[in-house]
Amino acid sequence: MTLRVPNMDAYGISPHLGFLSDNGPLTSFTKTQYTPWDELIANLPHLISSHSLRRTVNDTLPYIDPSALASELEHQRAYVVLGFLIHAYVRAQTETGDDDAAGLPRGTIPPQLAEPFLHVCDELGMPPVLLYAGLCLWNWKPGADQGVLPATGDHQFFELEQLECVGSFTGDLGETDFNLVPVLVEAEGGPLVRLLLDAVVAGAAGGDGASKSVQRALEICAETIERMRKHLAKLYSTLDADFFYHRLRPFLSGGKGMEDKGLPRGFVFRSRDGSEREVKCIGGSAAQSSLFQFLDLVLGVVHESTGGGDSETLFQTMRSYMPRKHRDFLEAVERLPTIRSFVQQHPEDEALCRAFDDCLGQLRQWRGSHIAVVSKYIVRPARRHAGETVRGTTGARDGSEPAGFGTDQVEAGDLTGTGGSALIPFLKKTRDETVGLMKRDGTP
Ligand code: HEM
Repeated sequence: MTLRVPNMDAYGISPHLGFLSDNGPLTSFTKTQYTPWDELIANLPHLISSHSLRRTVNDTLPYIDPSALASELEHQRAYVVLGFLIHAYVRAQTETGDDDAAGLPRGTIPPQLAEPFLHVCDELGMPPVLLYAGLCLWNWKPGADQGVLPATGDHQFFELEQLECVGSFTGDLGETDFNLVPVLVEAEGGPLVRLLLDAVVAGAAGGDGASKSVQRALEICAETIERMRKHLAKLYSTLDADFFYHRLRPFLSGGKGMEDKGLPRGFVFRSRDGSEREVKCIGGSAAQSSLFQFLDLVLGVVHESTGGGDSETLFQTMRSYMPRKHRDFLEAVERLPTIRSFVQQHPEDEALCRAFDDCLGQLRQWRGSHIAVVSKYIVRPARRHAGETVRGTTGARDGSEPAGFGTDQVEAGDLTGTGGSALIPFLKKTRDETVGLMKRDGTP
């Protein structure tokens, strides 16, 4: 069988770090005309806390032509910097309840931020909102004195304490770790992309060594996912649940479902010629991670829940919130045979079947630990404010979206989905769909 295995390099995927770029994001713009953006992002927590962001943007930030941004890394940096500035600007507007000093109605983004952001989002193939790629994938750098990236491969990456973020709303260590723990998870899991694609190729080639190659890849994959899971607990020491729920999450909204929260038209991007573009998007969430979707696809994990919404699953919806290249890569992976199908063709090979089930068991455990994270940072703070609408990190959604991630009511301490499955039941279903070949009672 001839396989069309995607060339990772063409999709901007590193053999060592997966969906993170090998040399890390740019730490500043190389062209000096963009220095005002660098200065604003470096100062953002102060500008927000001193309530001077809007004034500074309106009075001092010039329009800077984005067409001199040439490389992909420059576009990615511009996306992070402008995305943080725009979300902070809109949040600052809604917080005060005032129309903007420059006469802009709430939710309206001035041209000097709006136009270049729309340009870079087009280049990257993303909706104009700050998403997982901007919060995490492209939002890290080695701290001062940490030097360059350690030699790649061999599980070497920076420790959490050695990393800093490019953009931050609050400057709080909890926010930093909220954005950086996913970076550790991505870096840990990065080598799995090459490893599992090679396993698919080995399986398709067949021959004497095929089963052993696939088995070994599955064993390494299981060990890797176990290490990925251990990173999750690093959130607990610095990220306070109430801080996350009440201070950080409001910045993450993409304008969807915010009609009653001061954004009747969502985000409104105004151009210099006065024209406007209204955007209502979900916000950033690690559910937009391409790594986890890759693992599901290549291992043959199928998620069926639409969460009670239309026919699209959450996972399909999240694809459109990924960078174009990563989305295209997943589409190419979708066309490959799965490792599950290879294992199913060899039911007599016990070691292979066990390796597959152990690997799926680790992914399932990862999802179990993640549910504990969501309970701590969303469900419990929401319950403490019973009656509030529970929204996933993606923010509110209207009825056209898969329900359950955004529209569950907290009533008397219970989470009751209004339109379908609730947040935690959805995540549990996702976990329970992560199964190997063995049935629950242990029989194949
Ligand atoms: C405070 C930390 C976190 C919170 C509050 C959180 C919250 C959520 C929520 C609410 C969802 C459901 C979809 C949505 O509405 O966005 C979700 C899904 C997801 N999250 Fe997280 N998350 C956190 C940390 C992480 C980390 C560190 C990762 C690792 C990269 C991660 C990976 C995922 C994935 C892959 C999904 C899709 C569901 C699945 O594949 O099981 N999350 N998260």
